Amino acid sequence: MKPDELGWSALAAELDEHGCALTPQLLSPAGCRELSALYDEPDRFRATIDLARYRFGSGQYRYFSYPLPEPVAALRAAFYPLLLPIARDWAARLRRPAPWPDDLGEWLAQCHEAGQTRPTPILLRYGPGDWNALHRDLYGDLVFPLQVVFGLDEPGADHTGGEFLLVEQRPRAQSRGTSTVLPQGHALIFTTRDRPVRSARGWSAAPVRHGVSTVRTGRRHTLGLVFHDAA
Ligand SMILES: O=C(O)CCC(=O)C(=O)O
Ligand SMILES: [Fe+2]
Repeated sequence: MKPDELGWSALAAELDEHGCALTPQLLSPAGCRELSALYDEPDRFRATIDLARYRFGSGQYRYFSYPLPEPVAALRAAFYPLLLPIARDWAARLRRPAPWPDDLGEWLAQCHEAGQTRPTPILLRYGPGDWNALHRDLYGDLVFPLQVVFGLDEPGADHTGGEFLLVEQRPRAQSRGTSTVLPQGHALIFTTRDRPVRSARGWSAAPVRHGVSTVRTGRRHTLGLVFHDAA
């Protein structure tokens, strides 16, 4: 299945109801293994982040360099136009500007002009004891409000633990947590910053953070796609 064959209105409805939406399988197990094997090719990356060093958790991830590997560039380009109507709809509900052009290349050119020039797609590798603290992937003033993470391993077989976590701050209420097991080759769509939720006065923005629970055994790899670049 390709991203443009997704039942898009169903995913949009799932995002509204649960704050995240899991796609059907988009990558084959072989395609997933090819992507996770890129982790061992340091020339593909502009930086390696040690999570413990920044107190972001434990483990490592790597930022791809431009030009992105073909499958990564293709997935980023395929998802942007699919997420765009949701981004615009959310902006309308929240009465915010929607600065995103139809074309990903044009949007990235706007990021680059604003000084956000560095690529943000990442490959993550977690071993036993590794985890990712709750965070938001904001890298400057220009923000595309949705992002995607691909599970590259088979949960239960390749690793245990390592659930994807979302915590949503609700207006004048306690926060809600959601954990998701990412099946191999599936993508989870979620918000980078906040999302519209119903409130007494119409819509308000609920801030959302994401992270990963501790991996207990084995290894877990994911591919993370953010659609704005970094300062
Ligand atoms: O490894 C994961 O499931 C989440 C990684 C992450 O923080 C991201 O994709 O932005
Ligand atoms: Fe993240």
